[in-house]
Amino acid sequence: MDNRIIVALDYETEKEALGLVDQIDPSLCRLKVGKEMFTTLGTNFVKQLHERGFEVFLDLKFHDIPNTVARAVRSAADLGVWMVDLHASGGLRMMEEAKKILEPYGKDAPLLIGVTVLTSMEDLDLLQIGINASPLEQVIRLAHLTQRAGLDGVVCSPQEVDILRSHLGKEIKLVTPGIRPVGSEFGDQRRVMTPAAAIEAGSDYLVIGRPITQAENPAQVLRSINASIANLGG
Ligand SMILES: O=c1ccn([C@@H]2O[C@H](COP(=O)(O)O)[C@@H](O)[C@H]2O)c(=O)[nH]1
Repeated sequence: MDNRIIVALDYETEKEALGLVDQIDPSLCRLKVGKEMFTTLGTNFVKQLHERGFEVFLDLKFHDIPNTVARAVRSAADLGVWMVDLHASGGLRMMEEAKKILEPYGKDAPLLIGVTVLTSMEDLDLLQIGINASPLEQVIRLAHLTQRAGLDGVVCSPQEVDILRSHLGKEIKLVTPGIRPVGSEFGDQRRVMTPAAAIEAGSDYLVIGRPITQAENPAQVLRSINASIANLGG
């Protein structure tokens, strides 16, 4: 079964989140726990998802001094998550320390991923924080830095996947939010693509939240997105 979808469990309550989780099978998707649910429910929620057999992406986007980020990444490894991320804009030393602290975990270490430019951002957002580069230029810069630090992959928009592959090669994991099936509302997302186009471009993992979680029948939407990408990509 296809397991390239990561469902972003951005719900207010545990009851709502488990309402979806208990209708689906771990062979259908992985799950992402982000700032909202982790702040409300903490590590116990992640443990409940593990008990149900799901692999979890802990999406807390760490960004702090190197020592603090590295220790937070170690806590994520101790929790047994499959993937964890940090903001690449925290810099090379921060990313290197985070990678180094995972060495004792060997093959059990979570995938460590650097967030480049949030998929909600466009040129003006970057300009307003003093960055005179396009999102694409900034993504390329931060993705190179992430690779130099030895991380496993980057979070980027599916619109940047094609060019990042040519810069960074086949091994780097490209994790793409900003996924919108045809007809879905964009909401706050700006740099978006459909699931099929993202897979065709070369995304390894599609992070999908509201198009699934806010649907009338989330489990059915998840199945139909899986079907739409089943025979695509490598
Ligand atoms: O650049 C980024 C990094 C992370 N996200 C997260 O992905 C999901 C997307 O949810 P949708 O409802 O499909 O928009 C959400 O949890 C974000 O925190 C991102 O969107 N962009």
